[in-house]
Amino acid sequence: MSALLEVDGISVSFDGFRAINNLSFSIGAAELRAVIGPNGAGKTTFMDIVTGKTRPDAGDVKWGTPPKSLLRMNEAQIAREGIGRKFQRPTVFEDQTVADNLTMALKAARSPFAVLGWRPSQASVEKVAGLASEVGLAAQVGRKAGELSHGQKQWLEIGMLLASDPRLLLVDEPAAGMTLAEREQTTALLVRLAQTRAVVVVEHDMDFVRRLNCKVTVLHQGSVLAEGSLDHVTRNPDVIEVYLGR
Ligand SMILES: Nc1ncnc2c1ncn2[C@@H]1O[C@H](COP(=O)(O)OP(=O)(O)OP(=O)(O)O)[C@@H](O)[C@H]1O
Repeated sequence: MSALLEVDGISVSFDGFRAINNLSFSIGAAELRAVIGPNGAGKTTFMDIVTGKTRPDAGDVKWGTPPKSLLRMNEAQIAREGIGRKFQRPTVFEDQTVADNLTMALKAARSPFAVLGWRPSQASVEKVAGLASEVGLAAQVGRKAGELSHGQKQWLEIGMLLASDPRLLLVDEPAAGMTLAEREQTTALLVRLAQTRAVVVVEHDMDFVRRLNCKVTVLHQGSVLAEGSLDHVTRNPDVIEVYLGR
């Protein structure tokens, strides 16, 4: 499997504290990967580096084939390369309908320098319907986003990210605050999305990670502590000591 994203020996320090320490790992083009680890392990900082929010002191982040360095791009350029990030708290426009939110995302994806007077074409109406259905919100398109459940808002935001057809989605703790039924739907959604793109999920909820049924990377003190199936990493004595056994 050729790598879509390769993090190569990156380190970053904040006021002398090494949050990321010679971190290396790679993600395939159509892969679902869970990233776990104790608080402060560097999971958020890793996503900040990939999206260009934080610059590493050393190492490289290579993207695509032939590989380009993401470190030479700013945040907007990285987003245009096809890297989308879903933060933990949903940020949808609560007073707008699901369809409006998706339409705005589609418009922003086509023209980041928003065009006044833009009118939705038949193709974009169909695309919005397709996005809503992809994230399980086909029956909710006319509802205001503010009326949706927490889980539905998370799916809407994922749908908004999908409007720009990302090749890599970084998803931060999607299961937090969801009901069991919502978690199960979210698992199915992420698994489905990863059939055609890379999806990296940072998550603390081990039951959720188990349901993702994917390769797991365990971070600790800014480095990879273990990697493999969930059963493999959860048998690792180091992982038990620093993360599971607490
Ligand atoms: N901007 C910053 N300035 C100073 N220290 C920072 C900064 N960002 C992160 N850190 C420190 O770097 C370490 C790694 O933080 P990070 O947020 O990446 O961990 P995490 O694995 O995402 O943790 P959590 O599971 O709690 O979200 C922590 O010790 C954190 O306090």
